[in-house]
Amino acid sequence: MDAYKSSVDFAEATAFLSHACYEQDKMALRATLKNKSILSGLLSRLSSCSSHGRVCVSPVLVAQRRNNSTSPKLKVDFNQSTGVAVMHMQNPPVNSLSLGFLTEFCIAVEKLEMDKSCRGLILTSSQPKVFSAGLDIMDMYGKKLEQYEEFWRAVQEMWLKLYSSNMVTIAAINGSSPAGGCLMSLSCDYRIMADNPRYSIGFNETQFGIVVPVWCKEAMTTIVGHRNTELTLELGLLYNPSDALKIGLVDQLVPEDQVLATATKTMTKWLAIPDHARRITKSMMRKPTIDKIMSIREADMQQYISFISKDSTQKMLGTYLEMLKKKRG
Ligand SMILES: CCCCC/C=C\CCCC/C=C/C(=O)SCCNC(=O)CCNC(=O)[C@H](O)C(C)(C)COP(=O)(O)OP(=O)(O)OC[C@H]1O[C@@H](n2cnc3c(N)ncnc32)[C@H](O)[C@@H]1OP(=O)(O)O
Repeated sequence: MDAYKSSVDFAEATAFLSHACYEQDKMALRATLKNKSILSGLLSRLSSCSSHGRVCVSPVLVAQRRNNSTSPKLKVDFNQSTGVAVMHMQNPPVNSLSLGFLTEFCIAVEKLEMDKSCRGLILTSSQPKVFSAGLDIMDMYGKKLEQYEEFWRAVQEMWLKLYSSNMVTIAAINGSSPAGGCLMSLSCDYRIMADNPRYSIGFNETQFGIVVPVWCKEAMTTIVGHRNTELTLELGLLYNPSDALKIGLVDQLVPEDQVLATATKTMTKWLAIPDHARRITKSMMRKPTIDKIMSIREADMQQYISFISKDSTQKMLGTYLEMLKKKRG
């Protein structure tokens, strides 16, 4: 119940925030994620804001590893006439899901969700060859406990926002999409991937000693079944596009230069279905998983913090990071 309440509060806060200016949005939401206890204060400050709806929060810029700039990590192109928004992820070099990215992502989805004229969302990447490299390992490595908590809350929120969206959501996967990147696309209604054998998608976590959260396992099972999920998660498998298609991890492969166009065409088909019927059906399909996750949200947080802060986990992450860097050098 508490977990549910905290999510409702979060939704209320982000709803208020959607009227505030962009950079201030991010700071306020970051603060909300950091410490839920400031939420009531934040809400009362918001309700006493000027008619411009500006949030009066002093600037606290949290430096990210290579993303200490305030340049947007997402570009959203919303076409009023079709009701479709295309969200381009642009967090170089590999669209890793850093705290900054996740915060921006949650605000952007919330804003689109509140705009009744927006009925469809296409998620794609502006980075060459990569859809998303998954969670930013730098946010899971060598940090303080409260930073792990803040990060994980943002991860949970991203998943919930996308998985429970009323919009039609299509992942236009125009590059590799390991781990958290795969989770992001699995949260969408439909997945179209570039047919390039150099790209991969799946969950490689166990290969470097970490474990996906239970809600990721649940969501994956509903899509590819128990056996494929078991094999993928235990062995930390990444699939090339044609193998991913075989197990149903993606729905369609198209030539690389047609990913976005196909997503747009597919969206038109989905949007031809009466909204209310589609939405109720989506909710009917996904609500049991969402309810289950909400009921264990705080336990999931504690499990994450305890797992990620273990010396042995940190050691493995350190080794993996070194390996990723050596690959280039
Ligand atoms: C029982 C309790 C359970 C509790 C839960 C516990 C744990 C929770 C885990 C949650 C589940 C999700 C986990 C994740 O998502 S972890 C991230 C996993 N992702 C990966 O392993 C992908 C790693 N990256 C790659 O494979 C490649 O980078 C690539 C995406 C295929 C792109 O290749 P390429 O274009 O060749 O780029 P580079 O490899 O050269 O990378 C460029 C620079 O980017 C850095 N990098 C890459 N990935 C990440 C990342 N995920 N986070 C941070 N940084 C990343 C890489 O080091 C290079 O940096 P450099 O320029 O400084 O050398």
